[in-house]
Amino acid sequence: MIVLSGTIGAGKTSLATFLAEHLGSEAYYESVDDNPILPLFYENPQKYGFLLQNYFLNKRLENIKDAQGSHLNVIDRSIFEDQLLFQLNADLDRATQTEAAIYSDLLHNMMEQVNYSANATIKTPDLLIYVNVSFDTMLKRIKKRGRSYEQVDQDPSLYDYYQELTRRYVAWFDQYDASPKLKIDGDQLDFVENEEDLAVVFNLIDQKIKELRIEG
Ligand SMILES: Nc1ncnc2c1ncn2[C@@H]1O[C@H](COP(=O)(O)OP(=O)(O)OP(=O)(O)O)[C@@H](O)[C@H]1O
Repeated sequence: MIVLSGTIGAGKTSLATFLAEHLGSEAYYESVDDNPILPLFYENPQKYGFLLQNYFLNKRLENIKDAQGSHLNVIDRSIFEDQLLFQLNADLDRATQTEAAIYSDLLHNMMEQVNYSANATIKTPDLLIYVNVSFDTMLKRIKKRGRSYEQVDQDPSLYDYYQELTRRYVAWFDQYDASPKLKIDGDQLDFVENEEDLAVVFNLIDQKIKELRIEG
């Protein structure tokens, strides 16, 4: 199981599709556009933050269970990042610390269950790929993609939220040790718009897969 990670607009969903096709495996997605809670959360994070986390937790567990069939299956976002996002929300008073603590306990409890389940042939990810983009790139992508509820023009407080999120991602990736990991420079390598860049990214990932002897 290969899991992608990275901030909003890093290109995880596109990379999941390209990579699964390249590897001849399956991609598993978090569906953003039909998420009924996301627009409500952006409108009122205090009210909907905890519900949103539970929604994502459920979806990510579903993805993990589905993707466990092959070491080369790709999930478009790791479950580990949700805690980073929710803790940030709690630290910015967009959720309470109690909610963050309950969520964290639930996540760990569920992950233990995933690890100990007799059906789980693949327990932890074989590889985490982190697409690192700068704050500037993130803002440009959010604007270009145009999901209304994510726009800083409509809610200027999102600027600080996004900036702090970018900062925390860097620290999060540095301390991540649940599996082998690979960092892709998403500022330099625009694998969505440029085929040569995509080839470079495939090459980096292929080398890592070979080095780790990951097989389907
Ligand atoms: N745990 C979470 N807590 C709060 N918001 C979240 C969480 N996970 C995702 N989101 C929100 O969901 C939306 C989708 O985020 P995500 O980064 O998963 O996909 P994306 O923006 O389509 O990324 P990419 O372009 O890399 O595919 C964003 O608005 C993000 O802020």
